[in-house]
Amino acid sequence: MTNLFITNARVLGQDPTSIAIENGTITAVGPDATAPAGARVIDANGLIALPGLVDLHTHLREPGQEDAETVESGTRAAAAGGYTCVHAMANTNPVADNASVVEQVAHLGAKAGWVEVRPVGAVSENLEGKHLSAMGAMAQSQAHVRVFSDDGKCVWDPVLMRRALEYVRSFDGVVAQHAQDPRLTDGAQMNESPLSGRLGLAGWPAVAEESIIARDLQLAQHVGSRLHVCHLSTAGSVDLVRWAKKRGINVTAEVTPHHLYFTEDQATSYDPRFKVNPPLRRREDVEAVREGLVDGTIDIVATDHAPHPLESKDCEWQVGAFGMTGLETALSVVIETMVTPGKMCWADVARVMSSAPARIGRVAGQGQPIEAGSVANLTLIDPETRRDITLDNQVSASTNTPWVGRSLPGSVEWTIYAGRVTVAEGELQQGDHE
Ligand SMILES: NC(=O)N[C@@H](CC(=O)O)C(=O)O
Ligand SMILES: [Zn+2]
Ligand SMILES: [Zn+2]
Repeated sequence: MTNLFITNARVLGQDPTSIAIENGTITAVGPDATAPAGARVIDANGLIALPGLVDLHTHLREPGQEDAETVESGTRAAAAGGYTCVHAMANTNPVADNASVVEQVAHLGAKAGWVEVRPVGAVSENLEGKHLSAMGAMAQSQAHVRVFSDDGKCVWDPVLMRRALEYVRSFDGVVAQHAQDPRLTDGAQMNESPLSGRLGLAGWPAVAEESIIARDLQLAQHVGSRLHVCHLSTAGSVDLVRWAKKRGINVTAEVTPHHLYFTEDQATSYDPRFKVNPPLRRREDVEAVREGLVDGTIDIVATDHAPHPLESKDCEWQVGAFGMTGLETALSVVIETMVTPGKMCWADVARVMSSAPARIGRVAGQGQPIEAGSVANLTLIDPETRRDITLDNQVSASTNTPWVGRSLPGSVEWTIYAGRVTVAEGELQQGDHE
C-alpha cells in the first residue's frame, strides 16, 4: 500500500491543512505535517475532507437478485458516493438469517475491496416474522453482525420484537425496525392524503408508521434495549422519537435523502421511480425530518439504496417495485437540503453520515475523527461543482434513481478506504485497491 500525503485539504471545512497517511493509518494532520517516505501527493486544493461515509442501510441484492445489483457493483457505487463502509440489508435470496449467508456477503465485500461490508442479520427466519433467526450465531460469526433487521418487512408481532430486543443486548446489538403496520398498509401505493384520493392510489397513512414506532419505543424502554428506527418519514414519527429521547429511551433514528427532499407531489407524474417504502410524504413532514436531523432527534442519514431491475420500474405505478437507488447522490442531497441553506455545517455532515452510523453499527475503524491514529478512511469532496444526474452516469447496476434529469451540488473527488485510493480525481480506481 502506497503512503499518501494530502495537501490543502479543508478538514470539516476548516483552514487548508496537510494529512499524512502511512500504512493505512493517519499519522499526522496539520500545516507542519511532512510527506511520509515514498508518498503519493494528493493536492486537495478547494476540497473538503470528511471521514469516509458509513451507510447503515444499503440493499446490495446478492445473493439472489444479481440482475439488480451485486456486492461488487453496489460497493463500487458506494465508493463513488464517498462511502468507505456499508451495511448490507438482509432481504436477499436466500435471506441473511444465518451465519453462512452473512459470512458469504462479508467475504464478497472483502473480495471486491471497495468499502467495508457489514452484513445485517435478519430478525426472523426467512423474514417471516414467526421465529427468531440464528442471531447469536450471526453475532459470533466472522461477519460480527451487530445490526439486525427484517427490513422490507416490519417485525409486527410484539412478542417476537420483544424477544429480539432482549436477545441483542447480550452482544451489544441493535434491532433496526422497518416500521410499517401491514394491516394499515394493505395494498397501499402512496402517502394517504387528499392527493392519494385524487390520484386514485390506495393510501398509506402516517399512523401505520407511527403506531409501530410508538410500540417499539415502549418495548425498548421496557426491556432496556437498543432500538433503531429505519427510514423515518413523518412529522409524528419525529415527535415520538424526540419524546423517547427525552425519557432516556435508547433509540436512534435515520432519515433517507429522498425523504429530506421530495414530497408526495411527485406521485402526480405516476412515475414509479418515485415509488418507495415508506412513501414520500407532505411538505410538513419534509420540514419536520429536516428539523429533527438538525436538533439531533434523527441521528443519521441512511441511503436505503434499493436497486431494482428496469422491468420492475418501467411499468405502471401500481405494479412498480418500491425503492430507489441512493449511494451516489446521498451526500449531494444532504448538501442541497441541509448545508447550502445553512442548517448544517461540515462537522454535522461528518456526524450524521459517518461517525454516528459507525457508532450505531458498532464498526471499529470507521467514522473516526481525521486525526493521527485513526484509520485512513476519508472522502475529499468539491462542494461547489454541480453535476447532472443522468441515466448513463450511474455506477450502480440499476438506474432507478429519482434524481435523473436533476442537477445536484457536490462531487466526490477522492475516496480513500483504509489507506487505499478507491476514487481519484472523480474516477473509480479499478484494481488499485486490491
Ligand atoms: N425501501 C424500499 O422501498 N424498498 C426496499 C425495502 C425497504 O427498505 O423497506 C427494497 O428492498 O427494495
Ligand atoms: Zn424498509
Ligand atoms: Zn431498506
